[in-house]
Amino acid sequence: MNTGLRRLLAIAEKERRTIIGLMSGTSLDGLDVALCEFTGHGTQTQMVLKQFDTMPYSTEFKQQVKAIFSKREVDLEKVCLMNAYIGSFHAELINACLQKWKVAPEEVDVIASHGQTIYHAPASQHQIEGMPNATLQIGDGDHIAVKTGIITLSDFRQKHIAAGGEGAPLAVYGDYLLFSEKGQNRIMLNIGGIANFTFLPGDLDTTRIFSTDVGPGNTLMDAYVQQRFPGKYYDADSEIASQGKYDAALLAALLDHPFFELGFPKTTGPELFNLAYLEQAQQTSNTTHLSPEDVMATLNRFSATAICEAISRSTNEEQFEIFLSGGGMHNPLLLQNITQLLSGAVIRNTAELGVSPDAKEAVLFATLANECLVGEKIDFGTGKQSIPSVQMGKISLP
Ligand SMILES: Nc1ncnc2c1ncn2[C@@H]1O[C@H](COP(=O)(O)OP(=O)(O)OP(=O)(O)O)[C@@H](O)[C@H]1O
Ligand SMILES: CC(=O)N[C@H]1[C@@H]2OC[C@@H](O2)[C@@H](O)[C@@H]1O[C@H](C)C(=O)O
Repeated sequence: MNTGLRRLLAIAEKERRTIIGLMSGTSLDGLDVALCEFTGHGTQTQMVLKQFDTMPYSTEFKQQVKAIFSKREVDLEKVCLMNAYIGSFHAELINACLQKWKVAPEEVDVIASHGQTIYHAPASQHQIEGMPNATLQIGDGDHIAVKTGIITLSDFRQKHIAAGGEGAPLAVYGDYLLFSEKGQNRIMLNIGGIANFTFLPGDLDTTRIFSTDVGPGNTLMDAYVQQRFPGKYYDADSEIASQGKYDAALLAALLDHPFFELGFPKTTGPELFNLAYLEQAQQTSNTTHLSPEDVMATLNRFSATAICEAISRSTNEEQFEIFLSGGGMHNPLLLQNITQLLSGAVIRNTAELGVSPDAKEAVLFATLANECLVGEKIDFGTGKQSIPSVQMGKISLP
């Protein structure tokens, strides 16, 4: 038998598996690298986060990705080059983490790589008749496997689409396996570039679980800061937005889009929520004169409002607790807006559940890899197209 396959089978039979989860999100801040140890699978999964680092991207790398990111027309040669380049580059960053953590590659069973999303096109967004839901993540897993010497699982989203989903949010699988708690309704709210949440009912009825994107988290705020405040990449500690006041007319125009009328679940990305979206809202609401600080305050309120309306709509007045994750939880004004709009809600973060909120998405991909290797298909109930019963990930042998 192929020795790589033999190794894979041995890993699947181990009692304890060491898996590195990787996430490179839409904010392009860096590569999240989580070293996780798993025992069990499915609802018996036990995960301990051993190490976590975000390896920051250089400005030059961000520019290279941005050139082919969330645009309908790009240079296809650049896409081709970046697919291989990102794979190799991520491998270098993993090797650097392993050195820093003093962990030998042989101690790691597999790597679980999300790759870099460069385009997300659910049918509800592209509206091209006869064309399916589609999404594209690049940074090929073969490059990671060969350059680290570690078996790599990657490209998790395609199976989800093949089985009827939109390729996202995949958080629901990890949220259910790691954070479901009998007797407590939980909302796992991740505020990354895009905000999404999973509802985990306290009665553990899997047919009631769902997960959806709700709209922008940081993506529009980041894009505006980068355009108007050269040298800044995001509104650190809401310094800019706190100096302004939100504008009701612009807020209403931002919220006036069919995306917000769509039922749950739904997915989106910077393909929709970008500077052109903001400019159009400013035109229709006659607010092009607003100061950048007021625009930032309004964008902050916009993200909070979209998040809170989606949560309120989906919880039917049930009691629930919110567990935050993602970079947006470090934005004080955003949290203040959310707390105000969801008055009375208990807001915590996933550190209280044993997973650093910055690491949660990288841990998710490690969890998906663990399921792919040893799990059964998790069944969320029949007819649930948005959470198909699948195991995800393609396997690259070094
Ligand atoms: N101190 C801070 N103050 C304000 N905002 C912050 C702070 N720290 C992080 N952020 C925001 O968090 C963003 C990064 O979040 P995160 O890493 O969760 O996004 P992502 O994983 O790339 O996105 P996605 O989950 O949509 O793919 C930054 O771009 C910034 O907008
Ligand atoms: C296509 C894509 O990369 N989507 C991301 C993005 O970032 C947040 C939100 O939009 C989410 O739906 C998804 O990532 C997380 C990890 C998910 O699939 O749950």
